[in-house]
Amino acid sequence: MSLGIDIQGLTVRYPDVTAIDDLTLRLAGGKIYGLLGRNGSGKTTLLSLIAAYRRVREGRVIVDGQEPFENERLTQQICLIREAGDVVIDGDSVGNILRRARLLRPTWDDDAAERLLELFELPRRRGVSKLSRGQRSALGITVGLASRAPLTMFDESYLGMDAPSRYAFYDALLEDYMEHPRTIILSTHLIEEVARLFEEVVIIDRGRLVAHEDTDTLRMRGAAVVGPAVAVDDFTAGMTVLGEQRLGGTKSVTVYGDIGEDARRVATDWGLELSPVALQDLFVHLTKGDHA
Ligand SMILES: Nc1ncnc2c1ncn2[C@@H]1O[C@H](COP(=O)(O)OP(=O)(O)OP(=O)(O)O)[C@@H](O)[C@H]1O
Repeated sequence: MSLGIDIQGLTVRYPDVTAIDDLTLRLAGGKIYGLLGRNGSGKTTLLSLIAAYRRVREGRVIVDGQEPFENERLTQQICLIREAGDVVIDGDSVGNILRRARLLRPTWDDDAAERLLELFELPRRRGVSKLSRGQRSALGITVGLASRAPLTMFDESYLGMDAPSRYAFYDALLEDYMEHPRTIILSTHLIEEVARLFEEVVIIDRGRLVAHEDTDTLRMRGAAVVGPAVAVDDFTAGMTVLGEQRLGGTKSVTVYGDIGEDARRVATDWGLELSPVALQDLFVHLTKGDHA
C-alpha cells in the first residue's frame, strides 16, 4: 500500500521569511522521491506539514484524499524520520524505542527491525544517550524502515553515519521497498550518492517548486559531452555550460538545454559521446542565484 500526496497553494510564512511559497505539487505515490533543495529552501517545513506535525494555515495538503492533521487513520500510516535524535528520548534504551514504535505502527515488522539492528550493529540494551551520533541516525533509519508506513519520509536522516553505513542504508531501503512497495520521500544533500534510488525528483528553492520530473527525464535536460577538445568546444559553443574538465586532448563539458536529434547526429559524426547530466550539476544550476 502506498499513499499519494496532493499539495495545493501551500504557503508557510514566518515573520522574517516565507518558507513555503504557494507550492502546488502532486505525487502519485508508490515511488521513491528525492526532495532536493538548498539550505533553508523549505524541505523540512514541507515534510513536517505532510506528516501532520503542524497545521496548514494557507493552502491544502491532502494525503490519500484527506487532510492528515489530527487524522489518526492517516498519521498511523505516515512516518517522518528527521535528522538524528528525533525518534529517541534520552534515558530510553534502543529496545524500548523499538517497542514504542511497534505500538504506534500497525504495519511494523519485527523481523525487519531485528535485521537492521544487526546490520547497523546497534546494541538493543544500550541507553540512547550512550549512542554515537551515527548510531542514533541508524536507529532512526531502523524505525523508519521497520515501520513499513505506506508513506515514509527521511529528512536527511543519515547525519553522522559513515559511508559504509550510509550505503548499507541505501541498499536496505531499496531491498525493502522492492518487497514492500510504498511511497518514500528522501530529502538529502548527498545527491549523487542517493540519486540511483530516486524514481522522481522534486527540487524546491526558496519555498517554490523548481522541478518535478522523473529522474531520467530531468537528467536529459542537458548532456555531458565528451571527446576531442576541439570538437567538444565547437559543439558546445553558445550552449549554457555547467562545468568542464580536460584531460590531455580529451575534454568533457556539461551543458544545460535541449539537444535535438540533428545535434545528436552531428555529435556522433564528430566522434563525441553524449550522456545524461549528473543530477547534482543540474541541481546546482537550477537553484543557483542570489541566496543572500
Ligand atoms: N520556527 C521557525 N521560525 C522562523 N523561521 C523558520 C522556522 N523554521 C524554519 N524557518 C525558516 O524557514 C525556512 C525554511 O526552513 P527549512 O528548515 O524548512 O529548510 P530546509 O530546506 O529543510 O533547510 P536545510 O537543508 O538547511 O535543513 C528557512 O529560512 C528557515 O530559517
